[in-house]
Amino acid sequence: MNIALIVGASGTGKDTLLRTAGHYFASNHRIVFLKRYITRPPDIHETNYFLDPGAFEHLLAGNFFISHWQAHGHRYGVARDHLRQVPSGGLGLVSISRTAIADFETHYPRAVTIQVQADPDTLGKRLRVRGREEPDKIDNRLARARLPVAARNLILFDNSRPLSRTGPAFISLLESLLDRSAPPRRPET
Ligand SMILES: Nc1ncnc2c1ncn2[C@@H]1O[C@H](COP(=O)(O)OP(=O)(O)OP(=O)(O)O)[C@@H](O)[C@H]1O
Repeated sequence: MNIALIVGASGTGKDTLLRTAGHYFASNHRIVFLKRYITRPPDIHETNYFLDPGAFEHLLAGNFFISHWQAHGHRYGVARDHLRQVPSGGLGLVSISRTAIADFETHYPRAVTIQVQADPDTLGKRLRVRGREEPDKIDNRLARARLPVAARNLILFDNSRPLSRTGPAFISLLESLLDRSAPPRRPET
């Protein structure tokens, strides 16, 4: 099995691309969309596990997470056990912070990191339309979007074009990664 780590600045479209791929691969059991544990109130648009900070601490102390990080004032973690659900020859997919990449690479040296990007004008427009952050925070986000990511196997994915174009491209990328994690075929006898 292999794992694809999805990273990228806020608003570049990670959740949107994962949702699109999730619909497409819904009946493909070789691809597993890993849920994260998050200490924030549930969001109906997301399929994560939401828990209070005390419960998160408890799990952390029990070595439950393969990796954990903090973002936007909340804690995030990925369960070790969930990675074991990815079948041999399959691909696990999870959206993480760039600070967590090394944790996964330690356990999965072939892990691939997909950095989702969007050009600054497009990203600024999308963040303003989404309206989740204060306008002055948007400039910070745009600056962070240009920071380089340190990863062993890095793939840059440009999500600047409309989803009707980038969605199929993202699906093709995942299909090629799935092909690469398939066990080699036995020669016919
Ligand atoms: N290719 C696209 N074309 C048009 N709009 C898009 C595209 N991708 C994402 N969007 C829109 O951009 C906004 C941000 O996308 P999304 O929430 O998926 O980003 P994100 O990277 O997951 O952000 P965060 O890290 O803050 O959760 C959303 O309103 C989404 O609908």
